[in-house]
Amino acid sequence: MKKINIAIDGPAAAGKSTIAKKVAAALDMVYVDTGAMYRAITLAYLEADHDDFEALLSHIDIRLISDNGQRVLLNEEDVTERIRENDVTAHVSFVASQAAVRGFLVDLQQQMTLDKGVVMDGRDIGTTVIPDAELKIYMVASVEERALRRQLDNDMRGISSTVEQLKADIAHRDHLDMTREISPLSKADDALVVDTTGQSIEQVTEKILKMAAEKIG
Ligand SMILES: Nc1ncnc2c1ncn2[C@@H]1O[C@H](COP(=O)(O)OP(=O)(O)O)[C@@H](O)[C@H]1O
Ligand SMILES: Nc1ccn([C@@H]2O[C@H](COP(=O)(O)OP(=O)(O)O)[C@@H](O)[C@H]2O)c(=O)n1
Repeated sequence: MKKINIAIDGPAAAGKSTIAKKVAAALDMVYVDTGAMYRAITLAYLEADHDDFEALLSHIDIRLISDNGQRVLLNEEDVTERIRENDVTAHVSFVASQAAVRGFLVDLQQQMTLDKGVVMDGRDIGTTVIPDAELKIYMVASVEERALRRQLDNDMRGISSTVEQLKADIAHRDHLDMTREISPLSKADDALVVDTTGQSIEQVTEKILKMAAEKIG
């Protein structure tokens, strides 16, 4: 069986992490949610209250622990739940647009993929982090459905929001992510588009497992 890397990119709340986690579990691969890494640096930025990113990064240690998904440690503190809160979400696209931040995280992410066997999701995985990934997916869904899904996520996490506000926030974040200067969100030329609108998690997982099976041989 051939060892491969799978890159999953796309806009906010398209279903990338949910599907990446399931595909990794089914294929006994390592799941990496790169958005969580940008969120962890955003939390450090909010706590530091200055925008000297070089200085900030020199004091940052990020660890990902596989745990039926992924837990995130920022300087040994478990911030997995904290980084989903509204203040982090509102600032993450700004922090992710910084050259120093992207250089730091892309290096770290590329090291994780060297031995293959990784399912990595984010915004620039197929274009920048693993341009030679054997399977690249560009996952999309209507903004209405993405806002509804995120509202359910927030309800479960006890995070306050409304669907209308989420729709506006998601559209704004997508715009920032697609128009930033360094590795903006875009579909790699060789990525396959998967639209999850109106699809169940099981249907999408099956579809991607079939695509992966073709690559694994
Ligand atoms: N067909 C589907 N594919 C993926 N996620 C879905 C689907 N239908 C509903 N969902 C829900 O949508 C949300 C997607 O969020 P998430 O996976 O965090 O997206 P992303 O990583 O793209 O931001 C999850 O709560 C998930 O349960
Ligand atoms: N590879 C990546 C992953 C995330 N990001 C940034 O991190 C933010 C949060 O990513 P996320 O995957 O946690 O976002 P959600 O769609 O889960 O809300 C994105 O809006 C991007 O600004 C990025 O720039 N590059």
